Amino acid sequence: MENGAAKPVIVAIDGPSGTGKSSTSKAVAAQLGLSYLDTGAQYRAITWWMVTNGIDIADPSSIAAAAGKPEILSGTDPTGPTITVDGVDVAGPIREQDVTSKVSAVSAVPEVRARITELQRAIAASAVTGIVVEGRDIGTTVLPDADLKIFLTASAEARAARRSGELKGADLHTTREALIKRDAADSSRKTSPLAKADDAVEVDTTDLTLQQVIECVVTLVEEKRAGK
Ligand SMILES: Nc1ncnc2c1ncn2[C@@H]1O[C@H](COP(=O)(O)OP(=O)(O)OP(=O)(O)O)[C@@H](O)[C@H]1O
Ligand SMILES: Nc1ccn([C@@H]2O[C@H](COP(=O)(O)O)[C@@H](O)[C@H]2O)c(=O)n1
Repeated sequence: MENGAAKPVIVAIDGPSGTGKSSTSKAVAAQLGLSYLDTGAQYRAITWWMVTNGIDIADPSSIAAAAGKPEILSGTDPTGPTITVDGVDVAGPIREQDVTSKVSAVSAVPEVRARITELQRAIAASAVTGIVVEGRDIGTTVLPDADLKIFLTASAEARAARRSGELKGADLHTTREALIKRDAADSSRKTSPLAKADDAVEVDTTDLTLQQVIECVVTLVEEKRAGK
């Protein structure tokens, strides 16, 4: 760059539920002084708005017609990310089971994806030092020119154990089945499904600690910045 400032670095981290995308992305962004965007939170936020406003989740045309209405704002500080809908802080409500069980249906609607993808690209373009963006279709669709693409995986057993630990001992079998069902819906939708980009680096986190995954991704970003 002309003034000698480093070019912003764009990192895309995708993968199924519970593979560690959020924990890893936040820590990597904080360590490297980058912004952080949780795109799942945006899909959850628009789902929350649809539910709160009585939109029929079983009717894609009703969802499509309402997709442009809510104003969704994401705060991108990795040490305190925020999410609001029409000025309401929805960080808590979007993690509730009702939203989790409906988000795949809402996020499959092309008009919803077009709206949210536009927001995501604008946020990434305005990140001064760079950004870590995590989701399902970041490397394939949202930011296909990202400097580094990572695809995190882990066995269904490991992911369910992590999640049920987080949900204070929720039944392992039920948690595993719910994860598998959501991944199947996200992978099989027509528009921008959950998928690994051809040029993504796959990291299997099943037998790695969170700290090991963070170190691995930080090293990959630093190598990319050094032009290796
Ligand atoms: N490598 C790891 N080893 C053990 N636990 C982990 C590891 N990575 C993440 N976790 C834990 O697993 C849980 C899920 O992680 P996280 O929310 O980061 O996953 P995610 O991929 O973003 O999930 P989702 O897509 O459902 O939001 C968290 O409690 C986190 O602390
Ligand atoms: N890029 C993305 C990110 C998320 N989704 C959808 O949102 C759901 C919730 O995501 P979490 O990461 O918070 O679990 C996810 O199951 C997808 O339906 C998406 O479509 N694209």
